[in-house]
Amino acid sequence: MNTSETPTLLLQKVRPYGEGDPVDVLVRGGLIAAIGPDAGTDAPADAEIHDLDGAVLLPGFVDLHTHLREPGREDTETIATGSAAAALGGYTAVFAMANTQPPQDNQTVTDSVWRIGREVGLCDVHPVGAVTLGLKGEQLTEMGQMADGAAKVRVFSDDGMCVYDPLVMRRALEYSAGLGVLIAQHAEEPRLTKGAVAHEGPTAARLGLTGWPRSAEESIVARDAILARDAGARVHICHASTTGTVELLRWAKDQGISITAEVTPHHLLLDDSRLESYDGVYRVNPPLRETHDTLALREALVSGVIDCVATDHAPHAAQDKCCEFAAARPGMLGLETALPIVAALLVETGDMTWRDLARVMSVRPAEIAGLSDQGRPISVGEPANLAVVDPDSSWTVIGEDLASLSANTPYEGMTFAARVVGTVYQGRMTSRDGKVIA
Ligand SMILES: NC(=O)N[C@@H](CC(=O)O)C(=O)O
Ligand SMILES: [Zn+2]
Ligand SMILES: [Zn+2]
Repeated sequence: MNTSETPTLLLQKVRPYGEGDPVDVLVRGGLIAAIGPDAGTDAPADAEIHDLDGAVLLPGFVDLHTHLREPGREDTETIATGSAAAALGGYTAVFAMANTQPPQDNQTVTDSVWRIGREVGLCDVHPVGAVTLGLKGEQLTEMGQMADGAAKVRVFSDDGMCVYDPLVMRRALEYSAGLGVLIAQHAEEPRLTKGAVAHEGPTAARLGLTGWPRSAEESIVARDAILARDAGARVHICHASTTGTVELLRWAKDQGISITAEVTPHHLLLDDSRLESYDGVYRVNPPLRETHDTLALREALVSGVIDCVATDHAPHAAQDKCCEFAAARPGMLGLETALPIVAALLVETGDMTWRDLARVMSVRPAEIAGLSDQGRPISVGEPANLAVVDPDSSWTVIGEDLASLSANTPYEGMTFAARVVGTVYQGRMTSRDGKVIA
């Protein structure tokens, strides 16, 4: 980063972590230079001034689980449009999953995604490397080469597919422990989910949809916890969706196993009653579960049994969503709506403070991925990667207006109180009042 080109910003009247009286924050050379009522006195005459009217200031969000669809499906999202969605959502770093076409299973592809992300320049784009060639679950990739490349890949996942073979997963964990990288598992035992399109339960039975049992997820979570223990490796569970997964995570952490987990905003908010409409927008992997699962997931996030929120932002073309439920592609948009949902479910209810929200959306994901310049405290000398949140904006979601190239949001027409009104990435404003600043 060329700090001489970065402007000086003065963020006026912000409340770090939503605590105390509003203060001013001076950002210079990509770093936080001063915080306090007089922070602006040092500001040069050409400083960019933003009056933020008492908004909450948080560390910029870090998404461990994003699908950017480039290379291969640039009709549904590109690194540029996904980065724009990230900037609007308050994100300053995203991890781009490997299930692109071709997949990110070698250094040429991971370095190319990294380089394009840098050129776009709206947030850090960290390519996730595949665990197995072609995400087929058979042969391990050259994780070491991807880790040594320009992208310095530190997170590996076959997400979209499960590394289902226990021997392959065992070897992947052993290899990853030696390299000091992280394996993120899409926990789905494929023998239990053949043809599955919905959560296995009363709703799917009534609607005539093939069910995906909780055991398909939980059996892999339990297995991988034990494999990680014996390999002396870390393992991360993608999109935890069931009450049983929460119990297994609690058990594994109590044993001292190095296991971490994420939950998506949609699994926190929505349950399978949505499927009554047969609207393909609600099809997602793992499927929307039952009310008690959503409550267990919320509690686990509050208590720390689940470490963080990840969006699993999964753009899809209209023709792949607006069709018969069982034919719809699984996945939903997430980057631009994550903060409003987590705030509504956990901060506005009093279950979490804004500082707790910063922990689950920024601090913990940065730690899990080993990022040193993200998820940092809001204090002088720290890198200026920040999100500004208006807690009372009353924002209504309209899919067509989102920056994402796709519009498959399950929150169409919903109104949320909190909204991201500004994002600062490497000392530069990347979004302000719902507009991307290129
Ligand atoms: N979550 C989904 O339903 N879909 C994801 C893949 C995945 O995260 O498993 C996608 O790539 O579309
Ligand atoms: Zn997945
Ligand atoms: Zn995913």
